[in-house]
Amino acid sequence: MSGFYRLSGGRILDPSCGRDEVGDLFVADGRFVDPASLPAETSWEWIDASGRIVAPGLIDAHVHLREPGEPQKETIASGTHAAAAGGFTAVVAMPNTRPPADQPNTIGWIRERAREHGIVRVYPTGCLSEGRKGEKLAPLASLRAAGVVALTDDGSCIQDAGLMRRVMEYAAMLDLPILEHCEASSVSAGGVAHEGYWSTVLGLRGWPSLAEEIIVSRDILLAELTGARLHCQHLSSAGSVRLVREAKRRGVRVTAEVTPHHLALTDEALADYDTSFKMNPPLGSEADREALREGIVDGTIDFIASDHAPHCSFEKEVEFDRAPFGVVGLETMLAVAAETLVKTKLLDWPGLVARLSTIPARILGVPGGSLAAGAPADLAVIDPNLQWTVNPEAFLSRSRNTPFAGWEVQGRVMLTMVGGKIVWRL
Ligand SMILES: NC(=O)N[C@@H](CC(=O)O)C(=O)O
Ligand SMILES: [Zn+2]
Ligand SMILES: [Zn+2]
Repeated sequence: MSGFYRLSGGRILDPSCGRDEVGDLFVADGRFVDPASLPAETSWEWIDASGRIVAPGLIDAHVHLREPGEPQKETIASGTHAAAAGGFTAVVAMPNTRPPADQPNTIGWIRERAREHGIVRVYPTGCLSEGRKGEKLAPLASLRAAGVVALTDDGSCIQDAGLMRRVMEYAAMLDLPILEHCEASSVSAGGVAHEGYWSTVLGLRGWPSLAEEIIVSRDILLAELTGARLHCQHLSSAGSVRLVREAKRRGVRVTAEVTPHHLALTDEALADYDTSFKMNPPLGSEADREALREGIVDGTIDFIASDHAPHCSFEKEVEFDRAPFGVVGLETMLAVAAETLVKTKLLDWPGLVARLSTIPARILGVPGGSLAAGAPADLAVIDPNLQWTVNPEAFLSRSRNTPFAGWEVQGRVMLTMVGGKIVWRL
């Protein structure tokens, strides 16, 4: 078993019970413990946490690990190392792999691979439709039996409203959340940049916010009808925030996430045609960014997720129109979120930690998000003041496609522990 650690003098933040105090946190045999329950002669390995935040391990509910099938972009090993460096102790893996994770044996393979090569917890998701084609249901009950924590066709979404209704009925029965990539493909078709001022000025094919909003509103109606747990991924538009806010007020079971890049950037960043700013959904307008920040502050948007989407540089170093959509995020998420939400005083540290750990754990129904005695010792030690420059060459991820290269940021993960084992230390 792992050792006995005493993290001393840190600001202990546990949003699951509102704890925020300077003190010592104890870990023994892989779990958080109350030292009073152990013999007085127990010898602890001290970890100085003074001036730092001791938080429950961060949980990223939206990560592309690219295994099986595209190990040149990322593997379970490299992706979980990047996660650990970002303070994450658990990640939810998207099923748009090759082959897509639409069969129980693929889920089994991912879980085994994660046990062997993963250094943080990996929770697999399964496809909603066979091959992510949006035509036929995937074997949802068998996927659940194989251990998926949620269902999603991320990368695209089921266009057929009738099929989606059936999917929701099954998901409700199986009590699995649906993580929806909200995109009406007939509306986004051919688009590469948010339809607006910048797409016009730059001559890039527009992608209207409507593509997202149509599916958000359709799925809210279907969730209301079926009682399914709908979670809208990577929200990007002010209109979507309004739709989710109204639905929550009506009592619909809907939750949502936003990425650090949609909180930090706007489509103005496309002015140099740099494909590091090309992602799905595209960066929105200033008004969209404003609404997303309001949404994450008032709880309309429940949590932040990276949508870590690694791609090789040779794929990204092409004309804007031809580059794949997606940016990496695991190693910059905490700092970029702190820059956009804490430095701006929109949230305090407990508020941010809740949205990076406690809330995603609750919504996905996975362990973690708490420092309670007895729970597995998954934690992150954060230096909120450390200034650093984002250098993609230093990433542990296999890919470098970040929109934040060269950013001067504040806030860094100094140590990450999973089940009492130190998996990252700066
Ligand atoms: N977000 C992206 O731009 N790309 C993701 C797919 C997705 O999350 O929709 C990918 O798998 O590359
Ligand atoms: Zn998506
Ligand atoms: Zn994704």
